[in-house]
Amino acid sequence: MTETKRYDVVVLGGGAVGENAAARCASGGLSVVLVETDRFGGECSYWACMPSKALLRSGHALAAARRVGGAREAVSGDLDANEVLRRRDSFASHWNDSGQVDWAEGAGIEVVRGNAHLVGNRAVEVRGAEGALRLDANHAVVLCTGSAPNLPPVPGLDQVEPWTSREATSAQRVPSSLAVLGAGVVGVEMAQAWARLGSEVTLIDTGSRPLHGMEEFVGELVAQGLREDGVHLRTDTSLSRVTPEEGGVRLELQDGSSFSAQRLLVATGRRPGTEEIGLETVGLRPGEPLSVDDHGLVRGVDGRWLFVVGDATDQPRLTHQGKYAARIAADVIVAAADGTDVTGAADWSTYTATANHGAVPQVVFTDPEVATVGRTSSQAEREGYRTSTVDLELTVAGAVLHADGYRGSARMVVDEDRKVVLGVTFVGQDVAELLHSATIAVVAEVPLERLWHAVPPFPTISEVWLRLLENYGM
Ligand SMILES: Cc1cc2nc3c(=O)[nH]c(=O)nc-3n(C[C@H](O)[C@H](O)[C@H](O)COP(=O)(O)OP(=O)(O)OC[C@H]3O[C@@H](n4cnc5c(N)ncnc54)[C@H](O)[C@@H]3O)c2cc1C
Ligand SMILES: NC(=O)c1ccc[n+]([C@@H]2O[C@H](COP(=O)([O-])OP(=O)(O)OC[C@H]3O[C@@H](n4cnc5c(N)ncnc54)[C@H](O)[C@@H]3O)[C@@H](O)[C@H]2O)c1
Repeated sequence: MTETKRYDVVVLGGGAVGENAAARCASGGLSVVLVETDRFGGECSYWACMPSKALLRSGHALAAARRVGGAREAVSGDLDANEVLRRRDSFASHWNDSGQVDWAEGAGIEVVRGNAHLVGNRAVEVRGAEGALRLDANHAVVLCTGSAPNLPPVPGLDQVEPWTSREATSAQRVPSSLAVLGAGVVGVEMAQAWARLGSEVTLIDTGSRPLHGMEEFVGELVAQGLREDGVHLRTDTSLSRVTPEEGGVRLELQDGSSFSAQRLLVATGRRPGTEEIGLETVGLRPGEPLSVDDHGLVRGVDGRWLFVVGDATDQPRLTHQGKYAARIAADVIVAAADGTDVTGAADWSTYTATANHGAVPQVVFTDPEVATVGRTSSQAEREGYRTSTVDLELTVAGAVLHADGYRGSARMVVDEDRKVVLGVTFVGQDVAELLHSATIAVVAEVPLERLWHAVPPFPTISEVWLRLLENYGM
C-alpha cells in the first residue's frame, strides 16, 4: 500500500526556483515538502549559471588586465585551463547537493528524493528508491520542474553524442575544436569560454547575428568580441547533417560547406519540464510551457491550488526572474492559507509579478558584457508606445580609465507620452553592475526630469546616464 503524507504545500522540483518557493512558504508558517528527482539546487547550481560564469570569469580577468597599461606588462602567460576547470568544479559544489539539502532542512523544508507527478486535485505521487509515496496538499501544489535542452531534428544528431549545456558546463577537458549550434545566450557564453580555454570554436546560427532577439548593436559588438577570441561565426545557416568520424564529428551546413570538430554543442533553446508530471490528470496538456497568471496560478485549473514558477512556465527563463515569481506565488499561498484571497491584488503589489511585463533584467556574461532591461526599441514600437531612442558610444571618462580603448554602446528607449524609460541596453566590459540602476528607473517609472537629479559620480562608467539624458535633449 502506498504511504500517504499531508502537507500544506507540495513543491515539485528542487531547483533554485522550487527552493525559493518552498523556503518562503515555510517562513510563512506552512508545512512544506520539496521533491527533487536529481540534485537539489537544479540546473543553475550544477550545469547552468554558476559553472558557466566560473568558466568565463578567469578569461575576463585576464583580458581586463591586458587592457590596462602597466598591468598588461605584468601578464606573461595564458589561462591555466586546468586551474579554471578546478575552480569551476568548486562553484558547481563538485556536483554534490548535500549543502543544498542541509540548507533546505535548516529552512524548515521536508525534502524527498524521487520523481513526482500529479495524480489529481491537490495530490502528488512520488516514485523513489524507497517505493511510492503519496503527498496530499492542504493548500497548494507548486510546479517548479524547470526545462531541458531542446534538440533540433538534424539528421545524424543521435549518432554523434552532441554536448548540451550540461556537458558544456561540466566537461573535464578542453576539446581541441568545438562547433556550437545556436548563437543565443548559451551559445555565445560557451563559445567564448571554450575559445579562451584554447578550443577552436565555430558558432552557427540561423539568424544574421548572435543574440538576434536583442538590439541590433548587441549582436554586432558581441560578434566582434568573439571574433577577436578566434571564434568563427557562421550566420544565416544551420546544420543539414552530421556524421561521426574518427576523433569527432563531420558537420555539413545548409550553405553547402562542411568542416570537422572534435565536439558539437547544441544550444538551440529549451523545452519545459512538463511532459511527465501528470498534467493530464488535471485537464492540462503535457509538454507545453504552462500558461501562468501574475500570481503564479496555472491558467485553466479551477480552485486556485495549482501554481507554477520558473522555466516550466511561458515566462522568461532566468534564475532571478523565476525566484521573483516564486516569492510572489509563495506570498499568495501563505495569504490564502490565512484566509485572504489576494489573487485580485493590484499591479506592483507584492502578490503580483508585474515586472515580468516589460521590466525583466538580463546579463549575458560575454566580453563585452550585455546588460538589458525592459523593452527593446522594436518591442516598444510593436506594443504601440510612442517612443524615442537615444544611442551612445561608451566613451565616458570612467570607461576609458577602466580599460585602454574601451569599446561599448548604450541605448535608452523612452516613452514619449509619459517621459519615462521603457528599456535600456548596455554593451561593454563590466557593464553588468550598471544594470540595476536601469532596472530601478524602469520599474519605478522615474520621470526623466527627476532622473536628471540622480548625479553619477565622476569618473565612473555610470556617467553614461548623464550622457544618455543630455543626448535626449536635457
Ligand atoms: C548554460 C546555462 C546558463 C545559464 N545562465 C544563467 C545566468 O547566468 N543567469 C540566469 O538568470 N539564468 C541562467 N540560465 C537559466 C537558468 O539556469 C534557469 O532559468 C533556472 O535554472 C531555472 O530554474 P528552475 O528551478 O525553474 O529549473 P531547474 O533549475 O531546471 O530545476 C528544476 C528541477 O526540477 C527537477 N524535476 C524535474 N521534474 C521533476 C519531477 N517530476 N519530480 C521531481 N523533480 C523534478 C529537476 O531535476 C530540477 O532539479 C542559464 C541556463 C543555462 C542552460
Ligand atoms: N546569462 C544568462 O542570463 C543566460 C545564460 C544562458 C542561458 N540563459 C537562458 O537559457 C535559455 C536557453 O538559452 P539558449 O541559448 O539555449 O536559447 P536561446 O533561445 O537564447 O537561443 C537559441 C539560438 O539558437 C538558434 N537556433 C535555433 N534553432 C537552430 C537551428 N536549428 N540551427 C541554428 N540555429 C538555431 C536561434 O536562432 C537562437 O539564436 C534562455 O532562455 C536564456 O534566457 C540565460
